[in-house]
Amino acid sequence: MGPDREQSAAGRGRIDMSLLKQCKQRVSDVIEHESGQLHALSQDIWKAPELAYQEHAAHHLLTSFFSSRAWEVQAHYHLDTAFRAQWTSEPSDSPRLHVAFLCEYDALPGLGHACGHNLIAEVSVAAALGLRGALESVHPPRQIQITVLGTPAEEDGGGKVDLIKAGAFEDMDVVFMAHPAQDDAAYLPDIAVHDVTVKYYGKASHAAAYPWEGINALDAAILAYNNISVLRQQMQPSWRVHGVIKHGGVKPNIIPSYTELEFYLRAPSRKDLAELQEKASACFSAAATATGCKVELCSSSHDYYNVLPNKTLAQAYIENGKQLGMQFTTNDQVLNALSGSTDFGNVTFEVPGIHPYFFIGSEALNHTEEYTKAAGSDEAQYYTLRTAKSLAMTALDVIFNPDLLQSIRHDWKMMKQMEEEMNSGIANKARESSSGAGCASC
Ligand SMILES: NCCCC[C@H](NC(=O)CCCN)C(=O)O
Repeated sequence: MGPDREQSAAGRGRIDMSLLKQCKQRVSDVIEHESGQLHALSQDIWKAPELAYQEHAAHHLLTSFFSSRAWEVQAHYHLDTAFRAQWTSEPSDSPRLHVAFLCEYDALPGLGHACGHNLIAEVSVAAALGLRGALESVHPPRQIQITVLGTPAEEDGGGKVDLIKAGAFEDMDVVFMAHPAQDDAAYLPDIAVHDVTVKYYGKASHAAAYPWEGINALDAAILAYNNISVLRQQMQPSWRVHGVIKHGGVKPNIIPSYTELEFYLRAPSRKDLAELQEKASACFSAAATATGCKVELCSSSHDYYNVLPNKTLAQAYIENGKQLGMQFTTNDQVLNALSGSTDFGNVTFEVPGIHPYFFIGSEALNHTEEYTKAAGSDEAQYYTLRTAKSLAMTALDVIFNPDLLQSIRHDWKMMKQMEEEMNSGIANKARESSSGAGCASC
């Protein structure tokens, strides 16, 4: 057997290596050919940043882009600013394989596209165009469905969780997306997160004339913040808690009768997150007891789960990326550092997927003004399109090599089983510690 026709490991089928190579080249050619349009699309999203669930302009731009290229588009797909664009190759005897590329396009308050979600959208659009172009140029070994799923509200809310609940991922085999960062890495740990809004209710009074008549809700907020800071000393190094005061009172001479804080609690597993939630709740309640305030804890409706790694998909992505000149970081500090949280974590509990990180030509850090600038720079384009090519080429590997798909599914089942064993029994505990639920105002 020549190098152009390799038998797959289990011997079930042959991979036509020269056809696969030809398809990968076609991916690159199509993406290069579309580079001007792709850049314009991501610039348009970048110039008009929109917050979670309000991404109307981005939704319009993306759905129009796909409609004009003869994709089957479902606008407002379960959510006002979600969409689904689909293309399916010719029917064949073998069962259909469904791959999906996920777009994000929400921005951050006050900072614009400081997390580069305009580039996430561009990567997935480019990868989908490249893959379709490649598959249209050959007879793929089986029928392929490509879906581009527009998933709103990653920075706040969790549009992917809404879409999971609506069944959007049910018929997918493998999902792909990539996130801008400072390095190329096939996997960086994204951890589970729980959002909680803490409300303290006190009693207003003249702060000079009869302060003893008041109940100070700002004192409760400050104590809560400090209780959490003290807790932080004894927390696991991989846990994170951070918060802001959203309402701190209105005037120095009025004892604040109402304050509100928002905290993110994070841990590498849902089991740890439940433990952290219990400890944080105790901090919030203690501040109420000390000040005589009433407290209300309002949990957001969607926790994000940790992202499950898939080593087979990661390896395939690395091999393609290296061919394209990516230099994957080998720095353990980067590889083991926590990179935040994403609702893609929940997706990895539904279907195998990959969420690699990519360099965009800048040392700037996410969630800063400098990163906003970098995400809109011309320089980011080369890296963004290279990432798209690597994702589409990885999808081609999955399509052409049935053993790879088996191995991806095996990895996924093993990871999921491990997680489910670890997390068993936490459901009730977590529910109890977010017992602020029942706050009618949230
Ligand atoms: N409900 C809290 C959501 C926070 C999401 C946000 N995501 C990102 O920054 C994307 C980067 C993922 N590594 C976060 O603060 O982590």
